[in-house]
Amino acid sequence: MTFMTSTPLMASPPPRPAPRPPRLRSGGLLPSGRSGLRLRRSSSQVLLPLLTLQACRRSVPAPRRGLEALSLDTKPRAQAQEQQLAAFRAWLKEGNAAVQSRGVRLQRSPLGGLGLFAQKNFPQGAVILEVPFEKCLEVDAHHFDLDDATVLQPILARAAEEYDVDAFVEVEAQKAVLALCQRLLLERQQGASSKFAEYLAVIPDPSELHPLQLRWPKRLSEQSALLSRMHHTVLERDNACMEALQPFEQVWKRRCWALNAVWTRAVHLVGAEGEERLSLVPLMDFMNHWTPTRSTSETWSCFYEIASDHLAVRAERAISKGEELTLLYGEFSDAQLLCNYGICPEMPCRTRKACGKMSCFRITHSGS
Ligand SMILES: C[S@@+](CC[C@H](N)C(=O)[O-])C[C@H]1O[C@@H](n2cnc3c(N)ncnc32)[C@H](O)[C@@H]1O
Repeated sequence: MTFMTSTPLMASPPPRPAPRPPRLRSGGLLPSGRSGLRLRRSSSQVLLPLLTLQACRRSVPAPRRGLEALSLDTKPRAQAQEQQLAAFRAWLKEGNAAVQSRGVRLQRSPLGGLGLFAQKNFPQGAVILEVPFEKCLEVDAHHFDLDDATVLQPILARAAEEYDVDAFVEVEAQKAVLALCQRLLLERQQGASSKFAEYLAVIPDPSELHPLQLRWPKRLSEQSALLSRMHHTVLERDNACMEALQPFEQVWKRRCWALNAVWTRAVHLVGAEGEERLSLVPLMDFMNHWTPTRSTSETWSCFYEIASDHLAVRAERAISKGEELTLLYGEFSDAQLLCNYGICPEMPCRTRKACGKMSCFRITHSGS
């Protein structure tokens, strides 16, 4: 997640409103790599058991009714098919661990892909979503057993030397990313019999601008030596991850899908006792990053917090009907947003395609 404009977008974050409600502590937002991991402790002591390869290989039950049509082979590039979205909505409500959502709608976002929108007004502090951990795809973020901790270490160390950012430095976080990718790939390999099939079917491929997806226009990488190095490091990091994932999935495109999903959608959660997990939280992971613009002083609209058995999304401020629900993924520079999330905040042509025009990529070095 890295990219930028000529002024640091998050240099002076808007004042945070609202005292938070007492029961839960707030979380920042967190998709993607280590830099997004801004989880807060909560009262939760519940950690899912460490997921191992064996544990993930459940016996394969018969496909559930209505799932035959789901295709996990080809992911929709920009937006899930309507049929898949309908199945996903039904899945969210299924079983004892149903997702509680009050007045939100998943629809196409002007920011790109899908986003969550308010269907009614929400007062500040209102609970908007509650996603039970049972509905989440998670791994323990601390103690999982991956033999090769050495693969990423040199890359991370070099990145730490070159950039004053923490996005690449935590090997433990990287290990958890790979563990969650494995989990995702194993679920996907189960096809329609996976408990998460409807969810997997709506997780998109990397966006047009994501480094995994795109050969950057030469002029873009040449524009800034720092950006170029950052891009290079992200590619190196991701290539190492892709290699580490090869034993679990031979198809490059699927590994790429899983890696992008985890980097850009997973949240790192820290419980009350310091226990950590990396989690893909369905529905919440459709919330887009709030990107400051020069035309509005509006802040992001939501934050999340951990309860004992679910993750809750609350209104950071009053939200109007029709507004897109947004999170602050982190106080990232444009360069970080671009390299890590494929988000280019300043893109006047709004095509979301890498046209390569300098006006579309006013990248700067400043972080925030
Ligand atoms: C957690 S997902 C959000 C949901 C996503 N839009 C979708 O359709 O699945 C994060 C990804 O959404 C896109 N995204 C999030 N915030 C964005 C923004 N402010 N502008 C453009 N794209 C954004 C980027 O592709 C990013 O990697």
